[in-house]
Amino acid sequence: MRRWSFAKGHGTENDFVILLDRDGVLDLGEEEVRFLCDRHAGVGGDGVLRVVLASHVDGGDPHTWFMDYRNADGSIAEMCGNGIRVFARYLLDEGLVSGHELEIATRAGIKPIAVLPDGSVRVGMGEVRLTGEAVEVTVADGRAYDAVGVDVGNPHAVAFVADPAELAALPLWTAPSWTPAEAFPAGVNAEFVAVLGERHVAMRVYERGSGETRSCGTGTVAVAAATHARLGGSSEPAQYRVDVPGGSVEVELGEGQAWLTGPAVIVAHGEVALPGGRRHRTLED
Ligand SMILES: N[C@@H](CCC[C@H](N)C(=O)O)C(=O)O
Repeated sequence: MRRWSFAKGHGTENDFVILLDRDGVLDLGEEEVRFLCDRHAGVGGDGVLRVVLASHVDGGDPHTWFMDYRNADGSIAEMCGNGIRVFARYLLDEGLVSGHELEIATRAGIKPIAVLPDGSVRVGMGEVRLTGEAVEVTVADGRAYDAVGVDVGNPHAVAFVADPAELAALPLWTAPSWTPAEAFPAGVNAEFVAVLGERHVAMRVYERGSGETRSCGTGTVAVAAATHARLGGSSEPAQYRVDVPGGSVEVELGEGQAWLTGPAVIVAHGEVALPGGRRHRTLED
């Protein structure tokens, strides 16, 4: 039986199964990820974070950790804004890094991280780009919303609703569809936003590969950028509070760089028997 140690953590209740695979010997396929994320037959999570040295993934720096993020359906995503904060918290708790400032490699580039005195984690998310694409997103009951495309390393479509009541009532039990289909050839994370006040919004999300989640860090950054543009915000740095079903985060929009700050906690450690007939290399191979 193939046993592997895991930890479980979350950021604003966007939850992850964390696997330490320092030397890149774990052959993690869709079957394993689906099992790990299964809330009834597995550990349960919105995604998996494999913790591996960058040198074993892309010939990167042997002293930098790489966040190998997988959605619950086993698909690979470029970036995860809540996951990277949890990843940083895990590295610190396990003594895999020292100090309160570090860099983490992702498929969307290297991200600077600072762990703040109150325990929250601040991440440099890089450039946020409004794609200018006019998209229509349709939810389960047939209601269609105009949306704007936003690139945060991964793809987002942000749609505004009239008020918090409409946001709460949105049927997000199945994936929204979008037109034109070519706007997001690799799929999209769909965020719905209600403006609550000045630089304060509430959001719900249907994540590509994971379904509706309690939070999406890259989604909150996309939402802050889209709201700022919609309200005619200046190019001066601006700070937004984004409320999600699982809590609140803060997004700072600066020139060419956005920062995301929010909680990150590890809640459990354990051992799991991985399914399937896949072969896991050992260090002796
Ligand atoms: N929950 C994440 C985003 C995870 C990836 C996303 N589902 C995708 O496929 O792009 C976040 O906190 O950013």
